[in-house]
Amino acid sequence: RKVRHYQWEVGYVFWKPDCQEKVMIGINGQFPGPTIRAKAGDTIVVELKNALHTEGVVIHWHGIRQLGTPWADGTASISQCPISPEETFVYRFKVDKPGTYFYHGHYGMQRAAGLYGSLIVDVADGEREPFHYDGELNVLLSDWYHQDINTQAVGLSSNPFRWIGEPQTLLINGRGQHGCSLASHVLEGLSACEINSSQCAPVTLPVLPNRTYRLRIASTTSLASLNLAVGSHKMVVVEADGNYVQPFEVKDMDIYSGDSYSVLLTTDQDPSSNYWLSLSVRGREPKTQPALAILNYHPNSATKLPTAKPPVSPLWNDYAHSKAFTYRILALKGTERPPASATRRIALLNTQNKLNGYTKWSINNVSLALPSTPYLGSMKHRLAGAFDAERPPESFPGDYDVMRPATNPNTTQSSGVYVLDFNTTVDVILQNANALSANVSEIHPWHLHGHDFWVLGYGEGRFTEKDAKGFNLKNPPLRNTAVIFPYGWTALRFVTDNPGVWAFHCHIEPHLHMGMGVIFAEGVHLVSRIPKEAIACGMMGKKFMNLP
Ligand SMILES: O=C1O[C@H]([C@@H](O)CO)C(O)=C1O
Repeated sequence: RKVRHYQWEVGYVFWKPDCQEKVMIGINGQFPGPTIRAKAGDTIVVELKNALHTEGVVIHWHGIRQLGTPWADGTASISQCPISPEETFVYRFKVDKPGTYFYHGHYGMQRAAGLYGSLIVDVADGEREPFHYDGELNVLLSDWYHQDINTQAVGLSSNPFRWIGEPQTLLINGRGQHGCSLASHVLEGLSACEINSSQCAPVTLPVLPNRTYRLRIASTTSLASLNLAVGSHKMVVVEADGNYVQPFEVKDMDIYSGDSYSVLLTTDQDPSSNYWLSLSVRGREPKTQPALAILNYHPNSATKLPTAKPPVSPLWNDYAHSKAFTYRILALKGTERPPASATRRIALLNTQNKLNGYTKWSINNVSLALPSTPYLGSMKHRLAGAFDAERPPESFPGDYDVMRPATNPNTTQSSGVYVLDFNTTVDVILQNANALSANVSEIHPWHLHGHDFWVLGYGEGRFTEKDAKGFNLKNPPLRNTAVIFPYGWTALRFVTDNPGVWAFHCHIEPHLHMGMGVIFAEGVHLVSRIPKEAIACGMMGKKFMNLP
C-alpha cells in the first residue's frame, strides 16, 4: 500500500490537438494531463497549484468513490471552494478498487478546455484480474471545439441562446486531425492530412501478433456520444466503470461521456497489415469527422496506413443498435447484488425549458443553480441560508406526456438538495422526455459521484409501477454512469453508505451548465475533519473569520 505523490500545476497552454493552435488548459505544460497509475489500496496525493491567471480550478476524480474523503471529490460549490489562482490545494484520497478511471475539471466548463487525464488502478499485489491479457493500450477519448469555453459558456447563458453546436474534432489520447482524413487514400472526397506537429500526429497502438491486449477506454467528451470499432477485430467487454462485467463479444461499442470500459482485443488478423481504430459520433446528427488511430502490428512501420477502409459505424440514430449493446452489460458472476428493495424512490423527469427566456434543462421542473458556499461545509456546520432550503420534488405530475414538448415550458431554478437518510437504499428513476422542439429527445449519460449504483433496468416511454416488477435484481451491472435513451427511462439503485454531498448530473458539459443535475446529501453529520481550506469561502469563509 503506497502513497503516490504528484505535484501538478494547472495552466493555460498553446496546443494543437487537431493541428490548429488554440489555448487549452494543461497540467505541467502538457495536454492531456499526466496519467495517474496506482494499485488498489494506494493513497493518491495530488498537490494542485492553480496557475490559471484569473480563475479558480478544481479536479474531480471520476469513478473514485472518495470513501471517507468527501472534500476531495473536486466539485466546485459542492465538495469544495474553487482553488484561487496561485494557491495550492492538496487532494488526498484512496483508490480502493481496481479499474479504468479518469480525472477532469469540474468548475464551469473547464473540462471542455482540456483539463483531463487518465487514472488507472491495477489490482493490489497478490490479486489477479478475472481475465488474462498480455499487454495494455490506453485510449482516452474526447471531443474538441475551436471556440473557447468562455465564449461557449456565455452563449449558453445568453438570451437569445447560442448553442455550442457539434465538436470540430474527436480526439484520441488528446490528438486528432481537423478538415482532413488519415484514410484519404481509401475514402473519397477527403483531403490527406498534412501533419506538421507532433501534438496532432496520428495515434499508433503498437501490438505483437497473436497476443491479447486490454484496451482501457474512457470518454470525457463535452457533448459527443461515441461508437468505437477496430477494423477486422472483435472485442470482448470485461469491465465497465471500474466494475467487472460478464464478458461479451462485440464488433463495435458505444461510449457515452463519463463511461469507461476495458475490452480485450486479440491480434489474430493478417500481421502484414495495420488496422484502423475508428471513432464516430452517435445519437446526434454527425457533423464531425470520425477519428482514426492505427493498430500497428509488429514489425510493420507505424506509419504504414491500413489498405482497408475504416470500419463503418452504425447509423447515428440506430438506437436499437445502441440499446442492444447497453442491455448486454451485466455484472460478472460473484458481483455484489443489490438489496431486494428500496426505502425511497425518487423519479427524476428530464426536460428542456425556458427560464425568463433563457434556455435550461430541469429535473422535475427545477434547474440546478449552484451556490457560492459549498454544500459540504454549509450542511456540516448547519449554516442556514447558504442554499435554497426547500427540498426539490420527489416526482413529477402523473399526467406528464413524455412524448411531447411540455405544454408549459417554463421552469424554476434552485440550489435545493435531496437529503437522503444514511444507510438506506434509494431507487432513482431517470425519466427522459421530449425536449423543447417537437420530435426531439436526446441521449443523456447521468453520472453519480461518491457511489456506484446498480442499473436495474431500462424501458421505453413513461415509467409505470408495473415496470418495477421487471427490475433485474439478479445480475445488474454496477456503474457510476448510466444513459437514458430518447423517450425512455433508466432505473438505478444505490445504498447511501458514504457520508458526503454528491453531485448526480448529466455528463454532457453544456447540459450541466444549463442546470441538468441534482444534489444528494447523506450522513453529512458523520463527516469529520473537513480541511478548512476546502470550505473556507462564501458564507463559511465569513463564519471562519468570526471564529476566535
Ligand atoms: O441543450 C441543447 O440545446 C440544443 C438545442 O436543443 C437547442 O438549440 C441541443 O441540441 C442541446 O442538446
